[in-house]
Amino acid sequence: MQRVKNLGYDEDEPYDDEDDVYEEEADPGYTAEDKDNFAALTPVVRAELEEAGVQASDKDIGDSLWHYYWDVDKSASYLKNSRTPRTQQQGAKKEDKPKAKSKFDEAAQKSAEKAADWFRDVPWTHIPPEMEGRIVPEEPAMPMPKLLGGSSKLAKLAEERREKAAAAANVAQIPAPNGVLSSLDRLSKPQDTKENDTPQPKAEPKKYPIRKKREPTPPPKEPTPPPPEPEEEKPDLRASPTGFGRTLASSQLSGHRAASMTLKDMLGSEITEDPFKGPSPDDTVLRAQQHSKGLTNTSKTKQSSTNGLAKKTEALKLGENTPSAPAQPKVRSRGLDVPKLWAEEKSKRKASAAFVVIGHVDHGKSTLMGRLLLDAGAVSQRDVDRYQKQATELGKSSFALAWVMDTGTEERERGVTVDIAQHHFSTDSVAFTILDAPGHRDFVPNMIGGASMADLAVLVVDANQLESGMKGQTREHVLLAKAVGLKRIVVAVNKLDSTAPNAWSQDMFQEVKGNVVKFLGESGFAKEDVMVVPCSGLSGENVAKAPEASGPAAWVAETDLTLLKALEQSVPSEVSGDALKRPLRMQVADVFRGGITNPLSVSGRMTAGNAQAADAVLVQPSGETAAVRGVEVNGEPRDYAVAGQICTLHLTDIDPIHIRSGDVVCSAAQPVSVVTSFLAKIEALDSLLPQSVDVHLGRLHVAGNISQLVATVDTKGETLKKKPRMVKAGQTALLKVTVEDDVPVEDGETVVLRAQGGTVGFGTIERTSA
Ligand SMILES: Nc1nc2c(ncn2[C@@H]2O[C@H](COP(=O)(O)OP(=O)(O)OP(=O)(O)O)[C@@H](O)[C@H]2O)c(=O)[nH]1
Repeated sequence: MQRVKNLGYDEDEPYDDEDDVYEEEADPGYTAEDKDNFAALTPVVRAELEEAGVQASDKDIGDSLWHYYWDVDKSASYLKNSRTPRTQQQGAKKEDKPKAKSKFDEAAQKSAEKAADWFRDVPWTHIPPEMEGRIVPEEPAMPMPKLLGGSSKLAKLAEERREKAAAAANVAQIPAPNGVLSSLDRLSKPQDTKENDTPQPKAEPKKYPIRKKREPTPPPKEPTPPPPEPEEEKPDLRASPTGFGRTLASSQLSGHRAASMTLKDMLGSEITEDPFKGPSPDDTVLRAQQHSKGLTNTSKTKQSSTNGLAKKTEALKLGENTPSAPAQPKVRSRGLDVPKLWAEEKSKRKASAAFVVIGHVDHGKSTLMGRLLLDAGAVSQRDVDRYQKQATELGKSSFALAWVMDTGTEERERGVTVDIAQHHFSTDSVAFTILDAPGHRDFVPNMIGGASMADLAVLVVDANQLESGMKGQTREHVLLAKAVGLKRIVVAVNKLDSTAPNAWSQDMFQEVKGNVVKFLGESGFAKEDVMVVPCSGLSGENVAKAPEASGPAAWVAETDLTLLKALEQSVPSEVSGDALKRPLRMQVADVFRGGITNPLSVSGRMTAGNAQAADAVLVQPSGETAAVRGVEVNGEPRDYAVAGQICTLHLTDIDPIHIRSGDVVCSAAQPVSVVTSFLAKIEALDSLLPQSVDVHLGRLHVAGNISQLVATVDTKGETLKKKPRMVKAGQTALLKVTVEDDVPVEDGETVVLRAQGGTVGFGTIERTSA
């Protein structure tokens, strides 16, 4: 019988815990080599043990050597440790001489010292011995293997040793007795070897055996599963798939298709033919239209449309800023002759006018307009009561009427108008649009935008605060109203209910009236274009209704018109029919997005031309085309809008990013020019040099420069001095103005120049090709 010691093992080989249960081995089968090793190494280990004062039998030494693969040091260390009590070991450690220690011991001690040094600052390691805890292992029920490292790997190795020995030795197997031997017995040398037998030492000890890797054990075969029990056949209770389900489940890639659901399946048997076969209803209509025009031949139609496009393209060749061909609108055109219709309907319609409300901050503009709307029936008393309640909660009860106009949260919280508010109301004879401008100087640009859309201005003056107003925005607004081309002005001398010492002081009214009229005359307003009325927006006297005959304002009814009457009498005449025939021009005051029926709308005053649904338009300076979906005037849908009206155009076929307030919606065929400089005739309100200015073109304002002082001119436009070094306040001059952005402008448009928060000049554009 032979054992094969030179076995390697695969350290990574997985195996079950069951392998730890050693089977009884009848004959360990030491080879002659093993026996030589036992004989040679046992005395060496014994000598080491004796030096340390430790007794061990030959069997124990042999077991240890066998276990540690003939490693003398490890075997000796194991035996020393296993036979020395703990306290004795500790004491012995101190007495041990370095030469008596094995390398294994030295390494262990070094690492222990290192660890002790590492944790020397840790207080909980300095525990007095009497307080130290001890872990006392319980005695196992079964005798445990005496060797260190009784791992499952070792058990595996032992098993393989046995198997290999059995196969290689080709000797008769001794049948293993029933039962399980202890692992120590299994690993021990043959039973016939007597304990304490000392093998004959050899002169030269043999080299330690070398471990060899063995081939990995093939994985155990999976047990063949037993054939499955025949299942009891159950009836299929599932419904068969619908046609729609088959359509969803079928795939063209799968090679076979289930019967697909067709439109006929979905809609029923009434559809007998492919509904998409033949011309669409639109095609039919188009063909009928072509037929009526004698264009039944398809090639002719194509030729015709191509010619039309070519003509349109030709018409658009107007210069560098010529835009691309307009997008074809999807809305149907009614093809209205708007100028003709406008002229025909003149007798049926009311006059209309838009007025801008201007004046110094807090002089009562919004309150006055709220009162006007209330008394004209455009706002209900219920709404005003609601505003009153809300304003009172905010501690601003006196602003309730102003809230009719000031709808923004910021405006209501601050009690200051920020942007132009637009409202409509009608009297029996006139449809009015109110453009309530902010009075605060910070919002003058918005005031200019509002004023540029108006037909006339309403100047609101606090009778008690004329002086402060003349120093502030009363003066500037009047000048700006003039600058943007307004000719008519109605002055509302307001807050007469609070004059001191007596309310409704007629003298005070006359004084204020005199001063304002004088100033307006100086500002260029003709006397006949100026009307002055006394009123109180807060109490409502003489706004839409004449004051009571018995009160302190009784004198008003005898001498003056109500504000509403004055407005009706100030409505300018309609724009001429010619203006309607000119190319479309409408500066965008506001852009509205996100409506369900009309996702994109723009509002503003149409200054030239007309617009109806399906018109192709162009937006400058972006140069993007759009189509008109619909038109609104005074908040009501209309078939068309004309020059002079403040209207809303609902647009389509354009990305909203191409439209901003200040842009111009214009004729696609004759678009407005886009420039970065122009020549302007400017009336100087302050000294002008080549300098930075804010350039206001209606609702549009951009940064710019007075780049050249071309000449000073007289009232007739004759040159007084070329290239002056400076233009003095009050002088008129031709100036070259450059702007930092492309601006859509035309000759004759009004321009306002501002610098450092004040208006420094205003005038008109003389030439856009400066
Ligand atoms: N006594 C009196 N107070 C008034 C009258 N009109 C307005 N007020 C008060 O004046 C304050 C300012 O009124 P607003 O209507 O907001 O003035 P505004 O000119 O529109 O102000 P901004 O739009 O910010 O320029 C409020 O407290 C009003 O109640 C009036 O006729 N009589």
